[in-house]
Amino acid sequence: MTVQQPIAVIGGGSFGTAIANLLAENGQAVHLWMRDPEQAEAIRSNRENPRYLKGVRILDGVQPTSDLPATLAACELVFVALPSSALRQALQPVCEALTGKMLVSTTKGIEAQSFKLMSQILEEIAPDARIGVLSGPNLAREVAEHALTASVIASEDEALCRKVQETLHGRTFRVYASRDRFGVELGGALKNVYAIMSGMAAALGMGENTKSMLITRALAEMTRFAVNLGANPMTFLGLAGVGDLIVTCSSPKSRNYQVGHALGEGLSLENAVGRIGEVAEGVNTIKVLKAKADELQVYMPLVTGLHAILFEGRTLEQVIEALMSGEPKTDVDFISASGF
Ligand SMILES: NC(=O)c1ccc[n+]([C@@H]2O[C@H](COP(=O)([O-])OP(=O)(O)OC[C@H]3O[C@@H](n4cnc5c(N)ncnc54)[C@H](O)[C@@H]3O)[C@@H](O)[C@H]2O)c1
Ligand SMILES: O=P(O)(O)OC[C@H](O)CO
Repeated sequence: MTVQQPIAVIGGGSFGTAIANLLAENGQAVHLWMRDPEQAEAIRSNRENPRYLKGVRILDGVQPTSDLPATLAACELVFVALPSSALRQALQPVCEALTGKMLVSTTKGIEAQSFKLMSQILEEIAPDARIGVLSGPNLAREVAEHALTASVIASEDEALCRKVQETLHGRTFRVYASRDRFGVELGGALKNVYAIMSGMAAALGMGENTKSMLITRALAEMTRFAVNLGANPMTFLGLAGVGDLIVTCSSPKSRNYQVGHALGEGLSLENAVGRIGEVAEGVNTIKVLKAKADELQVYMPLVTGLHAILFEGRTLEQVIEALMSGEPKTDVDFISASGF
């Protein structure tokens, strides 16, 4: 009889907890690592993670732990669900234990100084690991509450994709495979910025035409940027592109949308972020994205406008005026520019 190896989930926030529960539901033994031993003990006793997923029962197959070396020693497949600001800092000290592992990043952010995506950081600190990215329209609470959901595992390592599909694909969670790790990961990071804008638009009572214009032009803008970096624009028509953009830009359950909504209500950025109390990756992404767009000379009026509101003291009215009076451009320009 073969003994099944446990699977590690690194990060005890909303998404780590939701993924751990999905794996356990499929009969996998899961080690859910979090840095705080008291939180691990409380979850072990109460079978609930009240700070991040209140009311969701954590299945018996999930073993909360704060022992990272032991977790990595026991598991070959490792899902990483840390905020982008913490990933390098948390995993660099244990980089030797990552050798040969299958590391799947679920983190949707970009490193500030280097403009590296999280799987690129994993590759850097663990060059002998096998790397993948899981991304798509996956609000953690909906995943945990069994809303019918689809996601994408992206890697050039087909065996890794199959392994993730086998372990994660279930009754309410479909997992599609892609070979475009870069495009899938970039889509997940970029959409957070536009979700902040959509939250603002909702708070200001803007119309449905406006919301649709925002989402569609956001797709054009993020794809134009991605194509400039060499990504395949077709990936942006999939779950990890337009799929994730739609859910994050239209759901009040998205933390990025919530930050935008709070800003639209008149809160300062600091108070808006504080009110949410969870990770909203778009706040950091907007800074690095604006700098990179300037460096590459990519036309990104929405990013420029949001950056001006958040960090350059411009009012929303000034930015809307500038956006609406800009010269009209060609629709779907990013496809023809890419040569596809
Ligand atoms: N929540 C979602 O719906 C969702 C869905 C898909 C992807 N993601 C992505 O997953 C990543 C994590 O998001 P989340 O929603 O789970 O965040 P969260 O705010 O719910 O939880 C963050 C967790 O990380 C822990 N943490 C913070 N700093 C740490 C450090 N230095 N070392 C160890 N642990 C640390 C916190 O204690 C907490 O447990 C983000 O990049 C997010 O974009 C989230
Ligand atoms: O809550 P958000 O804004 O971090 O979005 C969560 C997921 O990325 C949606 O797919």
